[in-house]
Amino acid sequence: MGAKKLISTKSSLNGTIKVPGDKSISHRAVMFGSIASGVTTIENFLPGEDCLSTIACFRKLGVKIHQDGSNVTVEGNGLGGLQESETILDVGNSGTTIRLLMGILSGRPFHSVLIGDESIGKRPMTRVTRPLAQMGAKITGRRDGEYTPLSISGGSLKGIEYKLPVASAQVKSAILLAGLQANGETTVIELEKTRDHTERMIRLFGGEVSSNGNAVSVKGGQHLTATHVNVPGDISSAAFFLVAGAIVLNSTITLMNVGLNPTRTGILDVLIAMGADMTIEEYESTTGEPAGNITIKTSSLTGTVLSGDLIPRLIDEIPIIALLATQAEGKTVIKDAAELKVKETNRIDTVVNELKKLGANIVATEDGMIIHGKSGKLKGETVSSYGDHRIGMMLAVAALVCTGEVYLEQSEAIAVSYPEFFTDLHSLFL
Ligand SMILES: O=C(O)C1=C[C@@H](OP(=O)(O)O)[C@@H](O)[C@H](O)C1
Ligand SMILES: C=C(OP(=O)(O)O)C(=O)O
Repeated sequence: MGAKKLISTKSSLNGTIKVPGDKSISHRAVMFGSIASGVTTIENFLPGEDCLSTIACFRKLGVKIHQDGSNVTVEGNGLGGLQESETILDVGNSGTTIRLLMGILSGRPFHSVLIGDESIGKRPMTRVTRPLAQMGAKITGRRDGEYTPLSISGGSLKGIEYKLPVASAQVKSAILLAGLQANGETTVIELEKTRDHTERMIRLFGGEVSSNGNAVSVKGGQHLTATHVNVPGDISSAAFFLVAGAIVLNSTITLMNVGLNPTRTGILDVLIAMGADMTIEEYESTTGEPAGNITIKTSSLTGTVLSGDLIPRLIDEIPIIALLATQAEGKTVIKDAAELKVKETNRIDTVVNELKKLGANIVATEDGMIIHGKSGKLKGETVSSYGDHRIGMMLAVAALVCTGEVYLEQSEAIAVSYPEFFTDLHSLFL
């Protein structure tokens, strides 16, 4: 596909958007529906490529799943209902799919082979395979189990206590999903709190999980029961419009039904710290996850520092926060974010390279980046998503404040988490 011409130099953005369902919660709803007993119904499921990869994998494992846009039904037969797949399980571009699926497969008494795309082939897997092997799963992979293709023979597991070496909800979730199938209790101790959608979903499906500070424990042998999941909108998708509303002159944007789980709302803290004009109306959550509507208006912004335990609460929003910082007065420092190097791309490099092409004053550091804001207008250029959905959407928002034409290569990557992104963006131009 050729480079896509983006809309640049917008004078205002106005309107209301109902952002699509949360990606992390959509993956988990399909997974829990697949290992619970009975028919689970999912409303506002995200039909993005990553979540469709999760559905495809569970279908291969013998689960009947019906998907029609954002409505999904999953006919679960308990963990024992999963069957060996005759073919390789392909997770596409999705880190969440492969890592959580490994946790489930670790306790299943059959053989599975997992692959993904080129990007998945570069993402570290021993962070998950090591604790799962400690619990009793047999896992092999390229380069001593670090990379795909991976093969897993699951079986009887024993509970462990495991201190996470990195702040990762995917690793925590994989261990908890294995722990549900293990003998005894499994405890995960986190360095910093990460998103807790797995813990909330265990409870929603009738299971038990306990938390004590940064330690999370589950007992093995639990029975999960099918339920209805109403997925809130994805704050990571809303983030692109929050920033667009804050930086494009004379704008007012309302985002409806945004997930407001406190383990995910770091971007709101940053917007407030930088001086955004934002109102948040939170309402009663339906299925164990808080949600609300957010209205944002253009305002003048100042630089800030992002570090420490704030980072896991906004890890996927750092590309768009970097753009926000280019439009603020003064310096923004992002540190303690080395995890960005092992996402769909090395997001320190891809953010810095592409924003520099547009004329931003931004430098990469070992564990983040430093941005000097307002040091001149951004200009037109041809840029690339490098196949990374979040980089693609960040650049499409950047184009709105660029003088001159911006062309985006590999724009199709955006469908990984937000297939209707351009339709929603263009609705704000009317
Ligand atoms: O658990 C999840 O759903 C996710 C956890 C995060 O990854 P890590 O666990 O690698 O930090 C995040 O970046 C990813 O988009 C989704
Ligand atoms: C890192 C991401 O997802 P995943 O790890 O599931 O590929 C993301 O969506 O930004």
